[in-house]
Amino acid sequence: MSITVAVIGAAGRMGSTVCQAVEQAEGLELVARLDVGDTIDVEHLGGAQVAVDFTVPGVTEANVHALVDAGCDVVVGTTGWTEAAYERVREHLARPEAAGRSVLIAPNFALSAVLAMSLAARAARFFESAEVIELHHPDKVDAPSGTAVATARGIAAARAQAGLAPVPDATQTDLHGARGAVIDGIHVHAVRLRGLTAHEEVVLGNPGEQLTIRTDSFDRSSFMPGVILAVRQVGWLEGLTVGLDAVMEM
Ligand SMILES: NC(=O)C1=CN([C@@H]2O[C@H](COP(=O)(O)OP(=O)(O)OC[C@H]3O[C@@H](n4cnc5c(N)ncnc54)[C@H](O)[C@@H]3O)[C@@H](O)[C@H]2O)C=CC1
Ligand SMILES: O=C(O)C1=N[C@H](C(=O)O)C[C@H](O)C1
Repeated sequence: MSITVAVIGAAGRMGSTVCQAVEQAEGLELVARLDVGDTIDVEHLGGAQVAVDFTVPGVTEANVHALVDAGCDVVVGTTGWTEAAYERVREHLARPEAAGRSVLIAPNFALSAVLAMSLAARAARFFESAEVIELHHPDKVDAPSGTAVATARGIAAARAQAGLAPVPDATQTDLHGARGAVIDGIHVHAVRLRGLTAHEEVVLGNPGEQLTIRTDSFDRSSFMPGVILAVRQVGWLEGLTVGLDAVMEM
């Protein structure tokens, strides 16, 4: 029996690529393509068991709540999620009427990016300095990228667990924001450049040495194996899962 799938944000760059990938995947059946202006309810979801959301940060949380109410398990690639928003989804999934429903949210579905985040967190405790540089196409509406936020948080958590001091930085004046965003003490820099797709570099420094961890998505096809894996796995999960690593046996 096929898993029936709806795609929300189906007209977008990611959504349209996901529609193609679902149509080509064995054992999956695309039953609904929704985009802006379409109501998310049982009637418009065409009997979907799993819904995939690639929309915009401002609407994704509301979409997830509506999809759970409509009886779908949900896979989310859209960025912009906060701890408070995760908590609201956890609370929703804990209600009796949402019994059996599950949600998987991943800031990045590319294998190289998932590994880069994991390697950066593992390496973090061995280095005095760490910064994140993300580079994307100029049509991206949010900065820094969801991947960079997750990477910085992972590095910061590993440093805190190891009892490391704050990263060294003698900057006294930064009138133009040249030192970038600071996420849990880790500086994050965002580049927007025509020709790019999605890239990230984590630079870790010690006296006399540097480790660079880099991931490049040259094409949106890089995200598809992860999205399809998530669609196949989400029904086996419970509650809210954050990160594709949870279903990658890493
Ligand atoms: N997790 C991952 O691996 C990846 C995540 N992304 C994220 O996915 C999101 C989408 O990225 P793109 O496809 O490049 O953007 P896009 O702008 O090409 O597509 C967004 C689509 O969402 C639609 N939309 C807006 N509001 C909506 C609503 N209320 N209901 C239904 N559809 C609505 C738009 O009309 C548009 O078709 C972004 O947050 C991006 O950062 C992008 C690539 C990979
Ligand atoms: O908007 C994009 O393109 C991407 N968004 C995600 C993010 O913000 O991390 C994932 C990937 O970087 C591509």
